[in-house]
Amino acid sequence: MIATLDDLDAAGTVVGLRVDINSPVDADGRLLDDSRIRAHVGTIRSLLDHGARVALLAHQGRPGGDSFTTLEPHADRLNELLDAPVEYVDETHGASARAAIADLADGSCVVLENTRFYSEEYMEFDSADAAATHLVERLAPVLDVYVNDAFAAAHRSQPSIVGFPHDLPSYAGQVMERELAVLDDIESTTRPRTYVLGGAKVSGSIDAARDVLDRDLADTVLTAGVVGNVFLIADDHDVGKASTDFIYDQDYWDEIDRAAALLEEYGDRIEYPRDVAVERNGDRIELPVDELPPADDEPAMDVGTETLEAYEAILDESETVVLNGPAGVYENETFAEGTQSLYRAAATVATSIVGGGDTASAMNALGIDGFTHVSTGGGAALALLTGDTLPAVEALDNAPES
Ligand SMILES: Nc1ncnc2c1ncn2[C@@H]1O[C@H](COP(=O)(O)OP(=O)(O)OP(=O)(O)O)[C@@H](O)[C@H]1O
Ligand SMILES: O=C(O)[C@H](O)COP(=O)(O)O
Repeated sequence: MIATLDDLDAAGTVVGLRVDINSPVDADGRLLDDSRIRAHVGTIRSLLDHGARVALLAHQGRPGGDSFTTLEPHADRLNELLDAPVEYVDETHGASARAAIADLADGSCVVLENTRFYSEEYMEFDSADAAATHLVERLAPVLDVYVNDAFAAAHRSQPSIVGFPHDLPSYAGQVMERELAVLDDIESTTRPRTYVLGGAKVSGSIDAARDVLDRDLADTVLTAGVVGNVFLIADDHDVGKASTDFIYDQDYWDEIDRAAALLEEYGDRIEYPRDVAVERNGDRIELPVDELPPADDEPAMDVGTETLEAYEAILDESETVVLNGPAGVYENETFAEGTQSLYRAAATVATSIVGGGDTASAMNALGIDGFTHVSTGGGAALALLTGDTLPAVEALDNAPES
């Protein structure tokens, strides 16, 4: 049984609080979307209102990636959102980070620097080894307890996620608690249950399709986005040079074989696009699959009308839908149609669960709401919704009692 904030006497307690405020940023590191920051305000406010001293840990981006940057803008944004003092320190676990924690007054907060600026944080460990990393060894002694609210990173067994609960009494924050309450019980939702797998993270989606079909969690899997293109190729359709090169550049060739194996085993339960929308001289041109391939410079950027009609009919018959990833390049208005129609249809299903950072951004950008639950997590939500156990949850479960 995981302890929650209701079990914590926070007054005067030094809390290491892990959140997931990994956000889209522009080339100068400025925040483009603060939804994940806002999602954690309830947990932080509750701790501060109860007189806790909060040391906030979080990551931003991946080493080497475009959005791998400092958490200073996140701290500034939190300062605006919370009616309480929020400091920022440009270290993860060094002397100045520890001094800033020691200086905290009751009801105040310090944001430590991006945990992934420290190399061991981007590695996976079991809980005991994670507790022996420099980050945890240096920070745990200056903390009284650990709270994990970072549901969106709960599928990672990284030091700031699984290390602290090895040594410290640990609790789930409000976001973690809420997400687990909905997502950890997918089997209790009504059938027919449809999974819509779109977006560009093909390996994760193929893993998800394999899990939900093998575990008989899905009656139907609808594929779209780059995932749909991979299934088309797997069934010997030529989606054209531009889309094929894209898939090749991402090293997704193995995924085509895995998609083909899934089609062979579960072909009657997997749907892939019947038509695609390509870009021709800046216009949207829809091509049925028997008119493929498009010209070399025409990428398949969305699903077409025929596909949408077929998918909407399936959603119409569904009692539960789990949706992850957009149906096309929704950032470009011309190719947002598939995502828009599919999300609108999904929102009318009795139980509709949405996961994925990009999925949530797409919903906001396209002004679609009405879902039963919108998760803050992409990979983490998908892992739970496909029946996996999350390392963060396991670590909280095994944490020492206070
Ligand atoms: N046909 C397509 N060709 C190229 N890119 C596509 C296509 N369809 C969707 N995309 C891109 O996929 C991206 C989103 O996919 P992703 O898998 O990251 O979504 P997500 O699971 O919601 O996000 P996250 O993993 O960040 O939580 C978008 O940037 C979108 O433009
Ligand atoms: O954005 C996410 O899905 C989470 O913050 C986890 O990030 P990661 O996939 O880089 O570990």
